Amino acid sequence: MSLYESWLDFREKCLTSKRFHDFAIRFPLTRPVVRKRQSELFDLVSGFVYSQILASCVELNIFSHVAGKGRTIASLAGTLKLPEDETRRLLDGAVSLRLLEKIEDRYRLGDLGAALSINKGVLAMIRHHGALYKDLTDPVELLRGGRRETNLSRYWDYAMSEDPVRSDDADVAPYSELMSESQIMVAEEIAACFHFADYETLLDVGGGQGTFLRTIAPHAEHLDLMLFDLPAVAARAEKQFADAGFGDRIVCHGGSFFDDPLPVGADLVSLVRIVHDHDDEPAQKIVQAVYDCLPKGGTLILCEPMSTGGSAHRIADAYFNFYLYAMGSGRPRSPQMLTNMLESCGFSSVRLVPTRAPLITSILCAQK
Ligand SMILES: CC(C)=CCC/C(C)=C/CC/C(C)=C/C=C/C(C)=C/C=C/C=C(C)/C=C/C=C(C)/C=C/C=C(C)/C=C/CC(C)(C)O
Ligand SMILES: C[S@@+](CC[C@H](N)C(=O)[O-])C[C@H]1O[C@@H](n2cnc3c(N)ncnc32)[C@H](O)[C@@H]1O
Repeated sequence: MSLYESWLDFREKCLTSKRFHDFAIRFPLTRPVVRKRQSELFDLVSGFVYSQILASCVELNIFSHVAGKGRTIASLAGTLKLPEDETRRLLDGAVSLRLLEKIEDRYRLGDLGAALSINKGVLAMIRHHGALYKDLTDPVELLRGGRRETNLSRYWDYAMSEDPVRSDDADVAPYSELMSESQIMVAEEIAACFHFADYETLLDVGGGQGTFLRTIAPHAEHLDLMLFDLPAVAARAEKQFADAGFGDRIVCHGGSFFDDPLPVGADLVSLVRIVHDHDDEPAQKIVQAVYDCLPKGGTLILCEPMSTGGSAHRIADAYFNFYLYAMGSGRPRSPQMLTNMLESCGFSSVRLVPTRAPLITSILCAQK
């Protein structure tokens, strides 16, 4: 047995021994560690309750109501149309989670609530979590039952249908709007971390309503921009570009990345939150289609939350693992899994571009 394995055995023996627990909470030097572990474990135990307090604050628009000078219980209870005692329970819960702060008799934005209150993408995701949490009501049953129809799969069933290119605007609108709202923070992260200066034309594959390209456009005024998505989604993007005054700078193409060749002419292609939506075989097909449309020397940037360890570990391995399973398709992948996928299509020089917030996105860059 290696020294490391002996250490693992010893650690597990201690951590599963009631006598060790009794000692560690009594001994002043280990007591702070025990308290920290208690608190971390309690966060896992009560995470659902925390999420529901958060969801209530978002649904009741509490962050807007208290912004500025804060509000008293009596005044908020009137606005929320809730009895005072129930209002106090919710607000005190939110204070304990640092969503709010209580200064004398007024509830104000807490540090986490303040950061959240300006992030429309995360607010939209919190509202959307109602559908995810319904699917996760019985998680073991979900895992045992295999892939099946769920609230989330119904939400984006247009993309999973037999013939997704036939979807119309009503089919694609709710999902495209949600993606657009949550894409702003992703697009800003990519704009800040990737250098677009060396490229002439960027094609965003699965570009949705075009939020990524609209965000990039002012950062890279020299770039010609192209978008590819299902016809009904590309039509929405085209309208949004025209409304934003970018109509002559961006060309939109409708089609399916599984059945239609991607438009040629770009020396840089982006796949933003696309590959993790798909199981290995279709994901490989998409990457291959990108390889085929690029000229020799062309570049792909693949941007999505990845399983990289560190601070982004939980968003990939806990959150997206379950989100995508409930959605019925796809998985989060590590940079190594994605590198293998890219290299097996012919891409080379695959490298991770450091991002400021890996929780929002990682970026893999590859050369044809
Ligand atoms: C001011 C003083 C005195 C001191 C300051 C100290 C200081 C520097 C404080 C920092 C304050 C600050 C700037 C905080 C900023 C916080 C931020 C930016 C927080 C951001 C949080 C982002 C979160 C929680 C993101 C969540 C994202 C989610 C849930 C995304 C879900 C996406 C989904 C489901 C996408 C689905 C797409 C599909 C279908 C899988 O393809
Ligand atoms: C998760 S969204 C990502 C959108 C955007 N890149 C973002 O980050 O917000 C997936 C996108 O892929 C598009 N899509 C799904 N199936 C497609 C297909 N077969 N061909 C082309 N686009 C497709 C969807 O319409 C949607 O816009």
